[in-house]
Amino acid sequence: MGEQNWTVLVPVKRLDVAKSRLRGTLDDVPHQALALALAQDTVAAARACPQVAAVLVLTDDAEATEALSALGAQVHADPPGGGLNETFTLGGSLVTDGPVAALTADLPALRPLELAAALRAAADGPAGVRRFVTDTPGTGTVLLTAPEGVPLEPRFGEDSATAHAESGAVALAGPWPTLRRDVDVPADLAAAAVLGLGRHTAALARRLAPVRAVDH
Ligand SMILES: Nc1nc2c(ncn2[C@@H]2O[C@H](COP(=O)(O)OP(=O)(O)OP(=O)(O)O)[C@@H](O)[C@H]2O)c(=O)[nH]1
Ligand SMILES: C=C(OP(=O)(O)O)C(=O)O
Repeated sequence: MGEQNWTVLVPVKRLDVAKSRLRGTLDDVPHQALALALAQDTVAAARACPQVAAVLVLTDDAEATEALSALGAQVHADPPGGGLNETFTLGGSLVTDGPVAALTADLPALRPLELAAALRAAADGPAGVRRFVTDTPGTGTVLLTAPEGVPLEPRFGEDSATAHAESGAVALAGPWPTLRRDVDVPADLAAAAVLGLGRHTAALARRLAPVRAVDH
C-alpha cells in the first residue's frame, strides 16, 4: 500500500477571485460557494487517501480556512504577492519530512484510491525524480510530486505539462480519470458529474444530470 508519509499541498485562491472561468455556471449558486465546494471535495478526498499523512492548504481566504480546517487540513497563508507556483514553493519548504505532492483544488470527482494509486506510482519510480499527472486534455497538470529532500520546482500555468517535462519531471501514466478531471470551465463540471461528484459540489449541482454524490 505504501507508507502513509505524504504531505499534500492544496492551494486555494481567494474565493471571490478564484475559478473565474466558472462564474455563473450554476444558476442561483454564489460563485464563492462553488469555488469552495470544489476545494472541499478535493481536500476531503486527499484526507481520505491512505498514503496521506497531512493536507496543507495554502490560502489567504478566511472562509476557506475555516471550512477546510474543519475537514482536517492544516492551513498556511500564501507568500506575499501570492502566485500559484510561489505558493506551492512556500508550501513545499514548510514540509520537514516525507515526500510532497502539489495538487490543484479543482478536482471535485477525485476518489481517494486514485490519488493513492498515483502516489504509489510516484514513490515506486526512480529515486530523486519529480513526477506529475496531466489533466484530462493532457496540457495541464493536476499533481506534481517530489521525493523527500527534492525541491518541488513547480511550473503550473499554461502548458504546464510541457513545462514540467522540460524541467526534468516525468509524467505518470496511469488512467486515474477522477484525478485528471480538473474543472476549469462549465463543461468540465458536467464531465466531473458523470464521474461522480464529491458531496460538497454535488449538493450545489443537483440539476446537472446525472449527479451522483460520492462519500469519501
Ligand atoms: N493559494 C493560491 N492558490 C492559487 C493561486 N492561483 C491559483 N490558485 C489555485 O490553483 C488551482 C489551479 O488554478 P486555476 O485553475 O488556474 O485557478 P484560478 O486561477 O482560480 O482559475 P481561473 O480564474 O478560471 O483561471 C486552483 O485550485 C486555484 O484556487 C494563488 O495565487 N494562490
Ligand atoms: C494551473 C494549471 O491549470 P488549470 O487552469 O487547468 O487549473 C495547470 O494546469 O498547470
